[in-house]
Amino acid sequence: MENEATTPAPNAVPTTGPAAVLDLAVIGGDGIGPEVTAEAVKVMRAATASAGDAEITTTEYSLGATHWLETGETLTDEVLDQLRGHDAILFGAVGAAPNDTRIPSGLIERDLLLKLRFSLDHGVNLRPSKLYPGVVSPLSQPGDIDFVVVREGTEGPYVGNGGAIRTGTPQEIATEVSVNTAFGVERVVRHAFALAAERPRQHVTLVHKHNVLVHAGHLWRRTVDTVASEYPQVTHDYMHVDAATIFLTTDPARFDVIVTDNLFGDILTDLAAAVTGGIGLAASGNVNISGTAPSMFEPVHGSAPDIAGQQKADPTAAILSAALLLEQAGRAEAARRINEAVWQDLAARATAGGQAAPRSTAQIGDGIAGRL
Ligand SMILES: NC(=O)C1=CN([C@@H]2O[C@H](COP(=O)(O)OP(=O)(O)OC[C@H]3O[C@@H](n4cnc5c(N)ncnc54)[C@H](O)[C@@H]3O)[C@@H](O)[C@H]2O)C=CC1
Ligand SMILES: CC(C)CC(=O)C(=O)O
Ligand SMILES: [Mg+2]
Repeated sequence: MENEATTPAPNAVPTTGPAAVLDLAVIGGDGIGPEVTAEAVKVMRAATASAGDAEITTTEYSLGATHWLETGETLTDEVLDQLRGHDAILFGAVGAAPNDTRIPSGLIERDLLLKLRFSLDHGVNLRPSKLYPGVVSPLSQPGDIDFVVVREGTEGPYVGNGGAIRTGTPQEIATEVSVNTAFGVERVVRHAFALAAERPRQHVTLVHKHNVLVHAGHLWRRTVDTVASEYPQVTHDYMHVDAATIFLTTDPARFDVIVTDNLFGDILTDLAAAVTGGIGLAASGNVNISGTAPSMFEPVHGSAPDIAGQQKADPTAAILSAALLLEQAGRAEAARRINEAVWQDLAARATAGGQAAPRSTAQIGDGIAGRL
């Protein structure tokens, strides 16, 4: 059943709805990526059955550093076209260990992950940060942390606009230009305000560094001012990114919706994960808001080579990303059930405290799936 064409909710993307088969691409990737996506798929299937939704089909794609070592390919046009045909993509993580000299630094991240985000027009990168009941924050008085970072996903210094001259000499000059378009900035700022309008506190904070990065910073500020005038009920303020790192560690509960560029959003969301119980809990969605290509959902973390292959990774971030996927795909009830099961699992962890034996990645997935 197709969704009716109404004004889309801020998180909404065109969807097939719960009554249609949901056709997913799964890119496990490298390191802990395949370990955590396996649990996310397991939990999605359990939630689908529990909510009485139509089935989920999955197609696994072998991509990442290991795939590149085997084939010399990062992401071919053919595979990209196949990915376009799915309803959504569940992504694990890619990238080699920093000391793996067989793989050029950044090759997989740029030619695979960023190529996916750019080619599939993932202009809005949603990264919710919430301190779930029972989860221990490293902050002594964390307060009620519940904010969303709305990160621009296709621009900034991640576009690969740069180069180096006199490489390897003392006169070397390297550039990495941050590209900010009125189109890209406006769409993510609009999304942030629309999202804030639906949240209880209705507040947007623009985070940038306009005191130094004046050209991009002024575009972001002007855009926020313009869009804000259309949302009189939503308050807004501005914070330099360096100050934002202070407040994210001293008073993170003050934030509601943060809108920011690609680089600042990347850095701030690892910090946000750390103050809300760890990177193993932080979910994200790379959203194509126009519905012209599938959105992609992934944990905020990377491939964690230090714990890969040991079943030590917490799959909760991937599982919460799967819940975001289902929500975006119009399967709100299944998503709600996953979130509820995760909250119960986190609360049980808190109750057990240090008494419980450490669980493997699969055991955490089983535990969450078992609550559905
Ligand atoms: N979206 C992606 O695919 C991303 C890929 N990367 C790539 O991943 C590789 C490793 O990057 P790092 O900077 O080390 O960041 P990372 O996020 O992979 O790991 C940082 C630390 O967090 C821990 N960690 C991460 N996820 C965890 C989980 N689910 N459960 C428990 N502990 C977890 C790791 O063990 C490590 O100690 C690099 O090649 C990097 O480029 C990094 C970030 C995002
Ligand atoms: C590895 C980068 C391309 C991405 C990243 O760290 C992120 O999106 O959080
Ligand atoms: Mg990151």
